[in-house]
Amino acid sequence: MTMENGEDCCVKVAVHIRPLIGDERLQGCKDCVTVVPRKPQVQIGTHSFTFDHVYGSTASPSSLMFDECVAPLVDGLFQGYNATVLAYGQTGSGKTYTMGTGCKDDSQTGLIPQVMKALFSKIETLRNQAEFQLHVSFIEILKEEVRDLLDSSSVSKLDVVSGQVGKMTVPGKPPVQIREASNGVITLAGSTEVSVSTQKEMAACLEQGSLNRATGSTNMNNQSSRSHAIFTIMLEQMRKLGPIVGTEGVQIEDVNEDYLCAKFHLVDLAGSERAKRTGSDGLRFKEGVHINKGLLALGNVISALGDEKKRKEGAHVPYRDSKLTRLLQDSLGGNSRTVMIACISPADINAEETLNTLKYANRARNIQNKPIVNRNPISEEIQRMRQHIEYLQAQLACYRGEGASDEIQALKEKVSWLEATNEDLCRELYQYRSQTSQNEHFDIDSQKSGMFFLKAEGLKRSLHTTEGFDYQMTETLRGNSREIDEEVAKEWEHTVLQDSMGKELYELNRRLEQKESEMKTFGGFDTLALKQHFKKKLMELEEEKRAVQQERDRLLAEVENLAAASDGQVQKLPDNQLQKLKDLEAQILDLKKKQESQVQLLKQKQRSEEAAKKLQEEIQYIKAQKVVQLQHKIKQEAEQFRQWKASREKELLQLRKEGRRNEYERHKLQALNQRQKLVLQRKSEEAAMATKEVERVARNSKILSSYYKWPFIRCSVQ
Ligand SMILES: Nc1ncnc2c1ncn2[C@@H]1O[C@H](COP(=O)(O)OP(=O)(O)OP(=O)(O)O)[C@@H](O)[C@H]1O
Repeated sequence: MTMENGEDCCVKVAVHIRPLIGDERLQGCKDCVTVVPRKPQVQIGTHSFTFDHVYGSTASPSSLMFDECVAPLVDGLFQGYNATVLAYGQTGSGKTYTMGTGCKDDSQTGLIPQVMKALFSKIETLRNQAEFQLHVSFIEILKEEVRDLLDSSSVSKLDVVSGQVGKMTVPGKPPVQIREASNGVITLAGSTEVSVSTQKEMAACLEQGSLNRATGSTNMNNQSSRSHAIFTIMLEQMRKLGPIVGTEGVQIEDVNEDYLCAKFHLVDLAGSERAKRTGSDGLRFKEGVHINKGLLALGNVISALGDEKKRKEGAHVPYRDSKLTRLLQDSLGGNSRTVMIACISPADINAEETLNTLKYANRARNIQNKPIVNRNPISEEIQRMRQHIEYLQAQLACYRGEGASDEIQALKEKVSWLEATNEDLCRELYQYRSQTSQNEHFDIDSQKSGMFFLKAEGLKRSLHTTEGFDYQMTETLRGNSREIDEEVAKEWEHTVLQDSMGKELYELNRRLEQKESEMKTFGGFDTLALKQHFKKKLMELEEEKRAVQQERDRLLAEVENLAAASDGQVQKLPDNQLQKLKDLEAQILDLKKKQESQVQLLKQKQRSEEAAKKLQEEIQYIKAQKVVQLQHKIKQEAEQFRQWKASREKELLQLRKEGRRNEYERHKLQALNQRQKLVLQRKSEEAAMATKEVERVARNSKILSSYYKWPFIRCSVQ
């Protein structure tokens, strides 16, 4: 079973306030719960709570509870959504009464019997559209044990002293197990699922289970439910869908069934109780402990799910803490639309428990469920495909429909406008291309010229930088610079020439096109056919003229014969004959004129042909002579320039090479010069030193010679 995503929806909570019952009245209890008029708001003491609905007491009548809270869930079942109704409250607060799980006659007013009624009436109305299958199961959780209430063999009544009634499991029958399927769906293994086809059969199951349910008398309720009871209705439906019909009216799908299945849990919880108040002991006390444990676990699950902060943090939800919470896993925070009915007693004696119930229920309002449609995977795929086909069909209809005709018309107009624009542009492009191809050589050569010019400029600059090395080099460069100036002039000349020739070529092409279009006007007529037509016409006229002339000749001959036969008869020639003669003369004249005009036309045609021929020749001449010649000239000029440019480039390269060699030589000479200078300096220094030495020696020898001359003086001095 696969599911499709549904929307998040909160658990809905309704409060059902029962009236004060016999015992409470006897005890003189007062009403401690107030309902805010026309609002789903309950006040108890200083506390105020708002719920989705409030029934009973001074609030809405309880009879509305089914229509407002449960009927939408029944409808949802038919759409494949799971549902849960949960009755919660302290013991004796009216849960069993509300749900209708008791086996008394008045329980027929409870929610479960109403669900059954609504279910079967809906099935009846949908019988033609789908096939339905219903199953029910009824279990109770008693002292943390799941018991099958529809299997009478598994439960047997156990009479207990003091009139209390209980049940025990028959040994040998395995207990019902709670299982979680791989897709997270909670199922009960080993529970009886009874197939029912009528409301009566279903009601019998409810009654049988209710009788089997563990009940006992306590101080607070003489028929207190000692277990949590879950009555489950499983609805399976095989919907018959209309065949999918294609746009051409052809049926395109045979498989037209949709399989949906949904569960409806109707839960009557055991009431929370205080041992002191219920006065339970022994077995009842143990039951009470388990009941409270289960309800505590349920409270914890509700707290975890109802606390937004915890939910956002992804806090653990303790579903596994009890069998009850495990079984209600889908109903609380899972795949189900859930309604909780908080049953409360208005008696002031129960005020504390009532307050607790309201707090508990208030928390449950924050639980968010994610109900989803439960569908068979094949059905789901088919459903998806159906939706897709429907969507495509709608789109197709939209394109074909009148609604879109304006849009289509506008689009058609736009397309034709675009096509016309495209044609114009193509024509323009063709013209430009033909011009460009003629000017291509010119452009390329211009570009080349530009490049050469830049190259020459660069070389010129690099050669200028070498200026100042030595005179000889400078002179060479001056010479080169002059040559480069000449080169630039030559390039300029070439550019101007190419430009003028390009213009001339363009002009010629333009004229050519003009002539060709003129030719087209001549060529528009089918000259041969026209000529033949005229010839034929002329021949016809000739034929007619000949016939008329013959007729005239015949008449004239007749006249002559008559004249010859009897003299003076000519005057007496009948008027009609004379008239006929005159008509024939006029006809001949007319034909002659027509013939002449035809001849004129033929001549004119001949002239036109000659003019066209001349034009054609002119075009041929322009094409053959001028255009081709000019193109050839442009090519030739470009080639000459290229060759000249190449030779100049070669020369420049040679010059650059020479320049480099000269520079190298200059550097070599400079280095030699430097070395020689150094040697000279060293030699000069050596010579100076030698001179000084000679002088010093000479001075010493002078002093010595005077010393030997005056020895006395020298001794007295010592
Ligand atoms: N709306 C009501 N109108 C009249 N009487 C009611 C109403 N609700 C409950 N009662 C009566 O109150 C008594 C207790 O009701 P009920 O057994 O449904 O309580 P409970 O919540 O199921 O109790 P427990 O948890 O002990 O099973 C019953 O006698 C029932 O007839």
